[in-house]
Amino acid sequence: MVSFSVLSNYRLMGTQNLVPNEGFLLFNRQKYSVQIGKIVPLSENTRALCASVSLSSLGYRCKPRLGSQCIGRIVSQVDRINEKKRTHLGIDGIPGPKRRFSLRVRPRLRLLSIRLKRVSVRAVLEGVGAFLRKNFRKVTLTTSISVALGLFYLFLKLTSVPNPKVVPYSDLISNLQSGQVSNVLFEEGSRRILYNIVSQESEKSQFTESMPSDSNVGADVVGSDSLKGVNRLKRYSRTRASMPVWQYSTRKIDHDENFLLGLMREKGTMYSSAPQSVLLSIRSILITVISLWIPLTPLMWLLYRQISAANSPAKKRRPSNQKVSFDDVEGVDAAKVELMEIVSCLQGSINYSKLGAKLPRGVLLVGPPGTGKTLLARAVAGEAGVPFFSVSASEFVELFVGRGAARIRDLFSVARKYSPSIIFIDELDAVGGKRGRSFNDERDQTLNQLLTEMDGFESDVRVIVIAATNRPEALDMALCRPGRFSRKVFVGAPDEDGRKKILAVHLKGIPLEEDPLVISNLVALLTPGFVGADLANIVNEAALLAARRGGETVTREDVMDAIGRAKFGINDTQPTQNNLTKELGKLFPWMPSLSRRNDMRDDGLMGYQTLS
Ligand SMILES: Nc1ncnc2c1ncn2[C@@H]1O[C@H](COP(=O)(O)OP(=O)(O)OP(=O)(O)O)[C@@H](O)[C@H]1O
Repeated sequence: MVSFSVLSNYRLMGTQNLVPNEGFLLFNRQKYSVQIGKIVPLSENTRALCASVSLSSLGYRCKPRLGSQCIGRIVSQVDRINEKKRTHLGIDGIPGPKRRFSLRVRPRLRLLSIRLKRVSVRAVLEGVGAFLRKNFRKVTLTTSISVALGLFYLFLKLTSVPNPKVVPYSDLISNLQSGQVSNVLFEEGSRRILYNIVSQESEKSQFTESMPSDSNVGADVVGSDSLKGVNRLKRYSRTRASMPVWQYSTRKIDHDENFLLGLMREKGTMYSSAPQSVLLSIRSILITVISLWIPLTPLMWLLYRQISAANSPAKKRRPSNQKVSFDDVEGVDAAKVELMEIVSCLQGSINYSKLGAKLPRGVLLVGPPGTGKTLLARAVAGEAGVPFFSVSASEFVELFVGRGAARIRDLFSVARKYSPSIIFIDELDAVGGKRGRSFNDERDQTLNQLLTEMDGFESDVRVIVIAATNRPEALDMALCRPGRFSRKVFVGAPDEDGRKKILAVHLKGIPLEEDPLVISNLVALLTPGFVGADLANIVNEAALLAARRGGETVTREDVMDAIGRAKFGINDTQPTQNNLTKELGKLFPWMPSLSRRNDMRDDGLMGYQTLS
């Protein structure tokens, strides 16, 4: 008997299926198979997979029991030991021979040289050029930010002076009292007091005295001892640069000025006041500005995105390439005929200009929700083969005054660019409502812009605006006048024949158990008042129910269930006696015994109590 174990990185669920010491995994009534990590129902596909990956093909001796099948990696203990030996992992903790670790540099280098040979400098340069052209704005922005930061850093470096040592105020007083302070400076506009002590001053003066004057230095350089002179000059300038102008700094204490001044006068200390140096002031202003900008930048960026035209539809909008034809829209024949005429005009098959006619600028689709208005508009675009810009009017409702109008302007300018084209505005009432009814200035401005844009088409610009609304009565009169949405097309709920046709469209891709014609006739009969969206939903629900059942085809029962769900909603709760009693309890709260007594009765009848 060969014993098997499952590798530790495989987690098994349902271990009752695992027979210990038997050597292989057994499957419960052939219902489950083991896959890596889980037990799954044995579908047809899995069966095929099991058959193809048998244990014997993995090289292990295993006798499947009762036709059970397994996949996944199952390793025999014996083979595992051999494997361990082979892979030098050792048995029972005894280390095997060490595997030589190598970077394998040579093959890598060879590969690199082969790849480098393939690379041509010209191609790389072209690639870089294309990248720069494509990302010109980004590259410019990044470069200018980097340059600005670099310049700022340089400025900080150049203007930096060695800082004086910060000492407590008491040090200044004690130094003054001991007569060590040579001179004091009060910085204007700040609380800083800078001072030097006598030893420092004397050192500096000694050093300066030891240095040749400018003219002497020149003479030295010109003379024979020039090298020496240059070195001394260098040393002098280096020492001066590192030497702080002021040796100590401290902060002024309030209300102690009189004492401080008195002490300085008494000791004969030199004191003065001076404004902060210009460079230092600029430096501190820049540091403040930058430290403020760092947290503000993300906020400003968000604001910029909201306000700027970078977020406008014109930049983002691309014509939709979704192909819908008039064959996909059924049950709205009158609307289809009207719109087909527009398609013919756009395609140029009707020469309307010959008779002095103009292309209608706007078509308003009016009708209840879900009757296929959007679908019709898409079909117009699909049939005409022109770019289709679909927007929802609510996209124009903006927080900032003027933004909605800007979006309308952008949309129309892009549509003109792609002319002949179609703009579809869904739920037009969101922006096309009557003006002056509220104080919403932004909405009025947006509508005004829409009116202007629709007026502004020249006759040779073939852009048609199709709009849809469920509430035509809410629209502003100016929108519906001839020249704008002059053509109104009513898209109503389909009749029985229409419903059959719509169902036929949606049942096309569904595997039905019965003849689709029979099903569509049945559903159409049972769904008076249903619109296209409802019928599409019924078909989808039926398919989902069939999938839930695990069926291969959609049956009549699935369709009937789906109709029930569409008509009455999903409701599992049956009116049981308990529920009824609870409801009665709610209705008659003054009868507390009612529910208890009713609960106790087991004849299935409701027991009512009278007040008497
Ligand atoms: N006449 C129809 N023929 C075929 N399918 C339809 C029809 N009407 C509606 N449908 C289906 O219903 C879905 C929704 O329809 P659509 O969005 O066109 O309705 P709508 O009238 O624009 O609704 P709303 O007014 O709420 O925007 C469509 O994608 C389509 O699947």
